Amino acid sequence: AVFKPENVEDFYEIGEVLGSGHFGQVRQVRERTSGVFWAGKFLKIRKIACSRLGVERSSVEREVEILQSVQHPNIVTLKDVFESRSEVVLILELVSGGELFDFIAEKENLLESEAIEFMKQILEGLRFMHGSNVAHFDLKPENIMLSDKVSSNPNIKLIDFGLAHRFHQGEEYKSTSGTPQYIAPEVINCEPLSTAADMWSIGVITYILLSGLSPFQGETDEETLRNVLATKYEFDERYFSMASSMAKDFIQKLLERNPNERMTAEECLLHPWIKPITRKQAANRNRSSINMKN
Ligand SMILES: Cc1ccnnc1
Repeated sequence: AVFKPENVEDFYEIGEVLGSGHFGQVRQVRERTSGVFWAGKFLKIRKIACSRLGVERSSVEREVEILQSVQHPNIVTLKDVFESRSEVVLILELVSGGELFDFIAEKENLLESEAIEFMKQILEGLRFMHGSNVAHFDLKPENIMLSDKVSSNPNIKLIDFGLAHRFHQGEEYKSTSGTPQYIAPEVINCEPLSTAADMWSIGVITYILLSGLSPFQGETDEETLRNVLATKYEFDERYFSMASSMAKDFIQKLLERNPNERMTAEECLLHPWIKPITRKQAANRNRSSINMKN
């Protein structure tokens, strides 16, 4: 694929840095014709094969192809792609509400029903993505953003499809990248992967959302990976006393070692924690608010 060879600055004014990572940096950009703000993801293209800096052009092409094919209200949209000699610039929808976890950290107490509203949107995005045989493979709090902070019911946007993969019929895929705290056991064991690896990450994210604790985190990455492989975690009463039993059941059905045992996004949306069966269950859930001070 060839991206636009024009100079991105002929079309966009480059603004402040919004975020940066192994890939390069994301800056706010302003479209010259319309004055509309977007997010420019500036990716340094690797010149030397195994250089640690920058990204492989092939992985940028994959990220672009995937973003162009999954369009959903809870997934960041891609508007344009420019490339120069050493850089590719993705022009993405600007998601300016910050990361989900910063938003929650700022609030005093968070009702379980609010946590559910966020989780529902994340699951809707995942259900769509997985339905198109695309797995994200890097789901973590930094990659779950809010469209804006001010509205009472902000929209969730999944971002950063740099490690995402589209599965083709009968094809095996293995990868060892991801973030230790959130990666599934099968990723660590270099076993064939599936969209179920994303559902493990959702289990970890839900655990953190309700308690503020990271279930497998150890002193070092090695210890974290050992804890993940042992699938060793518990619901410490000091942090989970307020969480409903449905919430714990939801997490348990995601932190399943066997990927085939794990709930899919579809099944999560039908789980009683997310979709209350009775009004009593809904009442019971709201009574338990979660202390996010810890
Ligand atoms: C960090 C970021 C990424 C994509 N869109 N807006 C902001």
